[in-house]
Amino acid sequence: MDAGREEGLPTPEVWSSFVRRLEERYGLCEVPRSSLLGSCRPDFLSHALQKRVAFLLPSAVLGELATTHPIVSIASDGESPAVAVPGAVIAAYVGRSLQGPSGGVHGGAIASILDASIGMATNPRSDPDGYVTAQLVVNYRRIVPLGSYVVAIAYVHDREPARRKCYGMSRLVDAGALARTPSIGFSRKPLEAARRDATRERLYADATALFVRQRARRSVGDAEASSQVLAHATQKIRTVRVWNWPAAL
Ligand SMILES: CCCCCCCC(=O)SCCNC(=O)CCNC(=O)[C@H](O)C(C)(C)COP(=O)(O)OP(=O)(O)OC[C@H]1O[C@@H](n2cnc3c(N)ncnc32)[C@H](O)[C@@H]1OP(=O)(O)O
Repeated sequence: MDAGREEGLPTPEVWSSFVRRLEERYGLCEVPRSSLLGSCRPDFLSHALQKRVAFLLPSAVLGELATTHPIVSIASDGESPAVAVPGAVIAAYVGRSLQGPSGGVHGGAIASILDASIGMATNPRSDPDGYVTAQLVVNYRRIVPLGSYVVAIAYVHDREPARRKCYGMSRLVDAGALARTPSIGFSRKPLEAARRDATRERLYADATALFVRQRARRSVGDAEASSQVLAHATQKIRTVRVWNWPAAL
């Protein structure tokens, strides 16, 4: 075992297989942890989720990257038109370092994943003038066992641009079956189905959030830092697929 490697951490092969299952199911792309979002958030989420975190970004982000950075390639699945669904998915492996008093994964870690997923759905890109969390309500439905694969599926369900408000939801589900199964026997579903797939997916927690667009613009210095992060991030992106759930909100 690698020095400093957490006991029970999935091997790179297992993680890759898991991510492939996700890509197949949702038509998503994996972006390396150290890229766009991870670099923007050197915080609890980035650090605590250890090495096996895939940030799966909405197509609005990917489209922009593809335009400005030819290294990013985008391919449609050929079945449905590319739809910029205002959603986002985070896949994560939650290991022993995230143990809470319940014996399972700490609620703060769960809230962080849910928050980040809705934040990604709300912000069309990593925008220095973007939306921030004003309110987050988390319902903890089941204890998340340590060493689980989890997936947060987030989407925006309402926007009030004039009032700078944006409402989102996210569901944190067990992805263990996806991680273990060599092939998955169900096809990509509309967003509506993904919202309430309780029969197939073990729901751990869900959240609703209000995001509010910041009133004041950031300074030019911050904008420059942000673009540097973007440039750095895109160097690490290798292959990308359009996230095109066939249903728009
Ligand atoms: C791509 C990367 C995605 C990453 C996502 C990361 C998300 C995060 O973790 S952000 C970090 C945590 N959040 C923060 O630090 C935010 C701190 N808070 C703030 O900056 C401010 O309070 C802020 C911007 C939310 C609102 O302040 P302000 O601009 O003064 O808002 P204000 O004009 O009073 O209110 C605007 C509207 O929002 C409503 N509102 C504001 N805050 C709240 C709240 N907490 N609860 C309910 N409603 C609220 C107001 O009632 C008002 O509604 P309406 O227009 O209907 O009257």
